[in-house]
Amino acid sequence: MKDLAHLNKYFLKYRWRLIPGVLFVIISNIFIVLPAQVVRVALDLVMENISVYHLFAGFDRQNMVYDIFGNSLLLFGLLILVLYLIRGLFLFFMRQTIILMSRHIEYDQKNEIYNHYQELSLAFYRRHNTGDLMNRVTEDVSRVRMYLGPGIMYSINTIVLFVLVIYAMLTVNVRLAIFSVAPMPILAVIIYYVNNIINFRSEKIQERLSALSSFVQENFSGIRIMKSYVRENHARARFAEESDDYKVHSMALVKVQAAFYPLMLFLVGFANVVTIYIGGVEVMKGTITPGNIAEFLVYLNQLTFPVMALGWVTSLIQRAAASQKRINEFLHEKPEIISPDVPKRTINGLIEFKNVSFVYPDTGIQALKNVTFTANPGEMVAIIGRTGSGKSTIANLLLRMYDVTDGDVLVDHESVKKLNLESYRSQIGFVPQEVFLFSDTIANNIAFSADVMDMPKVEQAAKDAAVYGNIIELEHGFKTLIGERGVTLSGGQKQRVSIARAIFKHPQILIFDDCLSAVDTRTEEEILHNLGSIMQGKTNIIIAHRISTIKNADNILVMDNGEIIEQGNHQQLMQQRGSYFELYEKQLLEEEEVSGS
Ligand SMILES: Nc1ncnc2c1ncn2[C@@H]1O[C@H](COP(=O)(O)OP(=O)(O)OP(=O)(O)O)[C@@H](O)[C@H]1O
Repeated sequence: MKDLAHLNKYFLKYRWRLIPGVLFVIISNIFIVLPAQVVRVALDLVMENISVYHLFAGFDRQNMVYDIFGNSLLLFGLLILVLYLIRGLFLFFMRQTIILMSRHIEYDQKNEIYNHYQELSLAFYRRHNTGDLMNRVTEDVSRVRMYLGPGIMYSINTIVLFVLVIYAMLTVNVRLAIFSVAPMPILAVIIYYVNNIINFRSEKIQERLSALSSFVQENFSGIRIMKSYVRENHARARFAEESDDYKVHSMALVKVQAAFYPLMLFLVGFANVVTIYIGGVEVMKGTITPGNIAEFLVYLNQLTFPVMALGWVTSLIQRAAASQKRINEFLHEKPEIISPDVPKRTINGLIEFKNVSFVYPDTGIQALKNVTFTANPGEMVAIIGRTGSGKSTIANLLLRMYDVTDGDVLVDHESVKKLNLESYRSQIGFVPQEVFLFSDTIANNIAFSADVMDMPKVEQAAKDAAVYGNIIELEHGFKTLIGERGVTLSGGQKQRVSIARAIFKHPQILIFDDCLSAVDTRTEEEILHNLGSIMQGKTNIIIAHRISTIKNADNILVMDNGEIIEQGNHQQLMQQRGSYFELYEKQLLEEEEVSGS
């Protein structure tokens, strides 16, 4: 429960909603007790007047008594109506303050979590799956909201009503009060347990539903594979199986719900019968009036919902506490990469890796061993090597997605740890290995780093990335919407849009992580040629698998198993006749085979 203490700061922030809210709850409850007392007076009056009416049997006065009696009853009726209207008004105010406060806090908390997410490093995102991250910001926050709004509102309501009603009952007749209220705790406990069963089963249904939808989603995304491997029947059978599972769980929930309401009605009815019976006995003893029985029945029926709410609220608070615990886990997670509080500055792009070793924190894989190299502004440094040899890791460390385990990464002779991270990253253009484009227009994807759209700049970036021609051929040109995975574009086109996005920034350092793999050699040459003029005086890091991509680089690092095994320009490396030379020969042979066939 202590996890919910995290929310106290919000109560403080919204105290001017909470305090009036509590007052409105109290006032609205007073208007529950008052009508019950009016009912008692009215009923007692009825009893008295009936006797008076019979007393005047056969006299003219009887009609007069009848009229007075009728009018006063009408007045009582109107009074009750007015009292309930006032109660309704305060109920409205109560919801307008407390429920509104819960919505404000929900909004604040969502932003708090999202902002914190933004600060967390890549390692954190590796440790947690996207679904988990999303659930905490949506589902868990909603559950906490239920505590902040209905949870608090109904708790206060129940407490206030109980105090008022029980006090009113006790002043009338202690014995009747005890017997009337006795079934209430049983009702609360039953509701609590049944509610837990309902929650448990609902969660199971939710799980089945998300399993079903991810199954469908995956099947539709992979529909090409599905059809080409002729697995439709198999998928159909799996879908039926998943659906059946969902149905079975849903039915289990319906069963509990079906039994729940009759049981509630039975208990409430039972409490009414007890009140009438005990009340009747007391009337015969002369300790109370028949009006008191009516008054008690009104109290009892007004208590029913709050008592039911008590059981419901208890399980609601438990769920909120569990959700807040999950949220707190993330909120207490410290960002591993923290920017020092230093002013922003423009970098020149002199990169130095000094004896850098790196072990990935989660897997314990040593990705780099003692890597040392320099990239000067105006140079193109290429990195080549087998898969898994540590090339992308160099890019990750350069972007300070992770901090080195040993050694240091320097930019302009200063450790990257000492640079203002936001300013530093904003001067790097990075094209990742796996293209990711947002579900937005092509123009917005290219201008992703800018706050204001600059169309001529977008077009120029597209030209430099050799994708302009492809874009203007599309019906909506730069306004073409692309899906999360850029469905309307080919693999090579997507890569080039991703390159344009990096070029658009006019970065001081440009990192290409194997992003020319889906582009033909002629286009590749065009892009590299364009880079020559765009990146003049700036630093290029190009990770590639094809020697043709990098043979003009000023410095080529050949990586193997996390180490730089050879280093130099194309001529130097060819003369060494080592791994690079072997790779070159192999690729040349492959090319000849392809062109010969
Ligand atoms: N985020 C990560 N967490 C843990 N281990 C990782 C992570 N990324 C890479 N590795 C591991 O680090 C090693 C180096 O990976 P890296 O991605 O740097 O290789 P690469 O040379 O870029 O490979 P490729 O050419 O296939 O992209 C590999 O063994 C890989 O399994």
